[in-house]
Amino acid sequence: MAIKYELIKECKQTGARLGKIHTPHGTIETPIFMPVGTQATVKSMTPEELKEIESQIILSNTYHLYLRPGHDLVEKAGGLHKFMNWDRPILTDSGGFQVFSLGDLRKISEEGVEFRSHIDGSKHFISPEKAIEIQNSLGSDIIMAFDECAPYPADREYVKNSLERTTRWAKRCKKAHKNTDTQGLFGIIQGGIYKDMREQSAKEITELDFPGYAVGGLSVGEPKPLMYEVLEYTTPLMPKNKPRYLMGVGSPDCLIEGVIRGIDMFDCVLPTRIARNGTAMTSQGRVTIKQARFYDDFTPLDPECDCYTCRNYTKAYLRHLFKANEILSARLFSYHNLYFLLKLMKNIREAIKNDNLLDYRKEFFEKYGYEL
Ligand SMILES: CC1(C)O[C@H]2[C@@H](O1)[C@@]1(COC(C)(C)O1)O[C@@H]2CNc1nc2cc3nc(N)[nH]c(=O)c3cc2[nH]1
Repeated sequence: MAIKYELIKECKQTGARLGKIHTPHGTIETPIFMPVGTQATVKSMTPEELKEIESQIILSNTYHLYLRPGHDLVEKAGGLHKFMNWDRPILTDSGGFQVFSLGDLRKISEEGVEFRSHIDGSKHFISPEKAIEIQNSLGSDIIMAFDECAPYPADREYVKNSLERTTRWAKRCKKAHKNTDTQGLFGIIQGGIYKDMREQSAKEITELDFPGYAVGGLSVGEPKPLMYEVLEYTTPLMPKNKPRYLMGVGSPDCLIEGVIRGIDMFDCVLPTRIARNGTAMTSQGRVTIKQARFYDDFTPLDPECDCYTCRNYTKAYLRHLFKANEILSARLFSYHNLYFLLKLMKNIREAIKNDNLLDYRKEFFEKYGYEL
């Protein structure tokens, strides 16, 4: 079996869990944050730097790699691990979300989705079978079913039709998936913000018996309390002995709140995206370095952080790099932000172990400036 989940401990106070996911490229300790490497690179980071900050698994993307450089080339290179020189686990998203949020959407049918490339406007068609074929070529350890991520807001009728098509597509993905012994196919639960529809989608998708399940259709612009509410009634419907993955979530508060509600895996472009805008996640909240007040501030980005960036550079220098549009700026901010989130997940795992996750949340929120 490609993917095996080991439930280590259930938190006494919350829905949080400690676990291990065994994959052909190594074991992942959960709860975990997965850095996003959309085009076969976590932007500006080398694989060695990702290992230095203890990144256990990274994400890449079917839609992007299909369009460029083409999954055939990656297969010819010996697969994505070899192509990008990353020998630890990789998860690939199926392209469902990207087609809807990136491509110039042409039309969606029972067969699949026709769209125009965001790169050159060329016309393409991706079916559930095609999305699986591409991921089988890439050779990622965890692959995702081809689904429709309903937009927010969307009315009940749209969400119901969309989740039922997602179920039919999930069955087609399961049938098309070839490498079941080396690649684990995760199902994706949809249903928008409607409890009865989340229940229907969870039932239909978990009946298909995948090695892991994602909660899709969230982090699409809905208010955070609404996302937490959906998780509250959705994760209990997901098997305890399988990993639970919340797609597209990556701010510190959402990670903690998601773990408390039973989520094991997260991904988001946020840490690397805001890094390129000179914004850091720090123990005292966000720091946006372009502010004039940092001109002659010779203290580290985050006094409580022991990462390479914080040990070797000052805010004044980092502000200079950002203002001068230096490439090193993106690198040093990306390194710190990823380190910050991975360290947060390590602290969360520790707090679950010591049964004090709620105290940890309180302390973190007070310092970071979140309201409980
Ligand atoms: C950078 C940032 C914060 O990450 C968010 C947010 O912007 C942004 C960027 O476009 C909007 C929509 C406005 O939301 O979507 C980013 C991540 N949210 C997300 N990624 C997802 C990926 C998904 N993949 C699949 N296959 N199925 C899903 O249901 C799914 C849902 C997802 N939700």
